[in-house]
Amino acid sequence: MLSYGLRQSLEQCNSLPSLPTAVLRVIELAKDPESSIQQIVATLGTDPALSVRVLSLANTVYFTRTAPVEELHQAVSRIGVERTLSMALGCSLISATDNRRLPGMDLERYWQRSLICALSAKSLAETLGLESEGGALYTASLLQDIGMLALYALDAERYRPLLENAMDHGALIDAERECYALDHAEVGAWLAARWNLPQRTIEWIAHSHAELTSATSREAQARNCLIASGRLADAWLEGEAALSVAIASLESYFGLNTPDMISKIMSLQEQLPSVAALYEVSVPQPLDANQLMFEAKLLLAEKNARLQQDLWRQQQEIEALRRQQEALNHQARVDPLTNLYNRRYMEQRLDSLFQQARAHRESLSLVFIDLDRFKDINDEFGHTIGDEVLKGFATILADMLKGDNLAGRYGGEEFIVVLPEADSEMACQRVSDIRRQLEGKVLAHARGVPIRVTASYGIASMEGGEQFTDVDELIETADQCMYRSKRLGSSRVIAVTSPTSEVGA
Ligand SMILES: Nc1nc2c(ncn2[C@@H]2O[C@H](COP(=O)(O)OP(=O)(O)OP(=O)(O)O)[C@@H](O)[C@H]2O)c(=O)[nH]1
Repeated sequence: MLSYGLRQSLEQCNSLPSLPTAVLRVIELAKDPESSIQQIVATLGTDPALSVRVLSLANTVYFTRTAPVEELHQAVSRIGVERTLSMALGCSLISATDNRRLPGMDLERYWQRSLICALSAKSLAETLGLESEGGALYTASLLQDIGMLALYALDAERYRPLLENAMDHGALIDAERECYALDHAEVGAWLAARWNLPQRTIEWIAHSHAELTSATSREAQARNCLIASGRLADAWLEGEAALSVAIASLESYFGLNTPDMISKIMSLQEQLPSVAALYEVSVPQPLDANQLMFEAKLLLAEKNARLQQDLWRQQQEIEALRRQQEALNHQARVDPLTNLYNRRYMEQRLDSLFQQARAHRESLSLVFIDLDRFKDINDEFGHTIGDEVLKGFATILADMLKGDNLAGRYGGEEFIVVLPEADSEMACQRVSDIRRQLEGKVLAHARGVPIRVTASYGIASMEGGEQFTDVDELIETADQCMYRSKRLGSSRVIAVTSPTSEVGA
């Protein structure tokens, strides 16, 4: 929104770009559905220079399908009211700035940019099937930067350094916003409104610096044509490398691939000299199609390389996450001191193995093991030696139990072993192996004393998937067996095959 102060200053400024009375009248007539071509022709006829230009436009290769026209009436009929109006507006503004030197402002480049914008916006509109908006878009794009001329006229002293220091159009817009809290699109829209241009043209000019949108309404797409035209024109005047970047950023909005975009730009370049001649604007440095294609390919190769790199980085990240997850899973399952499974995991596994054994009528044995008089070792030699002993016993269990057998630390100096498919006899055999190993092994040395321990064992075996109704009953039974064996003295084993029956000690 223009501030009150700025609006006042603009209204009072007498050096703003202005239009001849004939053109202002043509604007009026073009907006009025009741007006006739005769009225427009009569109005144009009052401005001989303009009449000549309109005739010339009608006789360019783009409009000459039959014989050249000699009458203004024929010319306007041939090129249409919209085109006549944009011609009148463009030529009047260009000739108004013709003899003026605006230090800091490259007017030649300014008008080249405007013409490229106009041609590009119309061509992009045709690509999107917006032919009926093409003429109006041409006009709005041609005039989209008139706000720059107005700001210059209003405030040359402050505006000139902004122009001189801005590296590109985007930087100029930023500088304008910083300096005036608005940019030249808003000032341009104000000027267009003052000239009484159609509301749509005013709005398009106001939105010329907006972001491109992926919305698909006709209006959103028309605005995209105008916004994109400015970006294309800037890049066009910069050269092939910049243009290839702009093309890549615009393609998806217009459903065009790079070669299509390039051929569109090349065909615009062919039209440019005759249009520029009509407006008496010099032609910019021509673009080289091969160079443009080369730059586009280079950009694509860089993009692919970047994508490859991103992909590789993502794969690394996924791998790191996987390893992290694995480490967390390990931590969640394993007792850190002994590296055996922890109680929670053992109970989970036991539960599922128990259900499985019952369902398939298979055997399953559970062994509870408690080291004997372990507290004495802690008290005598300290916790570190106690830890050594726990680790030593864990190693024996881990070494002896392979395959489906599972060993875990149940808590403190208590361990459990799950033996799938093992009946009582097999479990007793396994336990007797463990007991022999344990008793024959020095688990730690303290102050030159070799430390050995014994353990008490309780075995509960479910044979043929029966006897125990649930896993808690099996655990409870094995635990009780272990306590009973401990009460009998050290290094004892008690095994049962049901919650009550005792088979051996
Ligand atoms: N070093 C060490 N000691 C532990 C750890 N966890 C528990 N303990 C100790 O283990 C000892 C267990 O003592 P008790 O429950 O009396 O068992 P005990 O001395 O083996 O006696 P019985 O089981 O009756 O043979 C306590 O001193 C606990 O502090 C551990 O991770 N490291």
